[in-house]
Amino acid sequence: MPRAGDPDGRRVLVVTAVEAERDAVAAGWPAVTAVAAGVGPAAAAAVTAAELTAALARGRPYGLVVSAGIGGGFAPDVPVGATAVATALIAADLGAVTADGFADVTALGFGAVSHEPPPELVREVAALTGAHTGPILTVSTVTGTAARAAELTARHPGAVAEAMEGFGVAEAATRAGVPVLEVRTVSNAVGPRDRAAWRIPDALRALTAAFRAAGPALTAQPPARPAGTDGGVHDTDATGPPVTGARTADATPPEEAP
Ligand SMILES: O=C(O)c1cccc(C(=O)CC[C@H]2O[C@@H](n3cnc4c(=O)[nH]cnc43)[C@H](O)[C@@H]2O)c1
Repeated sequence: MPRAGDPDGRRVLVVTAVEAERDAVAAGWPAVTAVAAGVGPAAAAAVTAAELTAALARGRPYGLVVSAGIGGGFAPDVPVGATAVATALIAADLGAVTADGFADVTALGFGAVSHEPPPELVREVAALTGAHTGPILTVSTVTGTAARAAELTARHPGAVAEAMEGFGVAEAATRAGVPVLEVRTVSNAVGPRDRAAWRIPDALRALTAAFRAAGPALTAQPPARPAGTDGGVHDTDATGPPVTGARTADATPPEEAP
């Protein structure tokens, strides 16, 4: 089994919101480095960027970043307990409300609202986990009404889930030239707020199962690409102490890091 840092394996950073999610990921596939970054896209982006920069400075860059955790599923197609893998990580509420409705920041002329993972990796991970595939929406406010759920599905047909971190992780990964993936297991339906109905333990068990099933594909070294299309995996002679502001579950103990 490839371990984090193995020359034969791809180094994978998994970013979750809370420690329970981080531990569920690490229980499924300990060969990844899993960090709990906090809730929301800003915390997710800040911690992802810091981890990627620190790893690069240590000369042990990551080859893949995964945003993972529990999420809301778009019922009835994606029920509680299901797994979802993103074909696109979308900032669903980054924009402006206008007289003509919501305008995202791309429509306003300010950059991207979507990041796409490598399609072949999406297909492989979905096949291994039995996941639903489609856009996963990143929101700063959890959907709490049927009307809001309908608005989101009208704007994003085929959306499979919503959560609060994916786009933030993707912004940091993309700026570092590292491919990104999002894997969610469903704890609740997107719709009228009913916190008592969230099935968090079930979703966390599903998260462990998903990483147990998909782990080998995540940490396997992908086929070599032609020069100049290395996905941002840069080699460096720089060395230094491991740096992380986040709570980490890593197969490689810090004292073993170069
Ligand atoms: O209380 C616990 O034991 C516990 C364990 C694990 C996770 C939690 C969370 O509350 C995680 C918050 C996290 O969950 C995502 N999430 C889940 N459902 C939705 C949703 O319907 N809409 C948006 N986000 C959702 C989100 O990514 C949060 O960061 C608690």
